[in-house]
Amino acid sequence: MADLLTAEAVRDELGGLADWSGDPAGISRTVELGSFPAAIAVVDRVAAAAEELDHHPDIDIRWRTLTFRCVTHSAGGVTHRDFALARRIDDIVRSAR
Ligand SMILES: C[C@H](O)[C@H](O)[C@H]1CNC2=NC(N)=NC(=O)C2=N1
Repeated sequence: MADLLTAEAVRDELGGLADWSGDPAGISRTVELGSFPAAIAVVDRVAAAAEELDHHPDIDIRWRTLTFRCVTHSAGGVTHRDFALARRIDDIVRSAR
């Protein structure tokens, strides 16, 4: 199982991800797309990436605004897997805009 990151390690990793914030309990990013279908298309692509990584974000959908939260449920906190998933989400969002 992946190891929990310390508060300091989470802070360090967040330093490299401009759009994400959080703490050892979870990291999150909110993004607004151009329309509801565009937002759902991003969710669909994130779903495919999550299956590939076998690691899944919590996703809040409000019209065209999405909030992604990454935490390793089985570990009870943030691990490197959450940062790998966050980077994939950033790639997908970047290519959708
Ligand atoms: C068996 C499988 O690896 C686990 O159920 C995975 C699936 N995706 C997961 N995603 C997240 N975010 N946390 C988990 O603990 C988790 N567990």
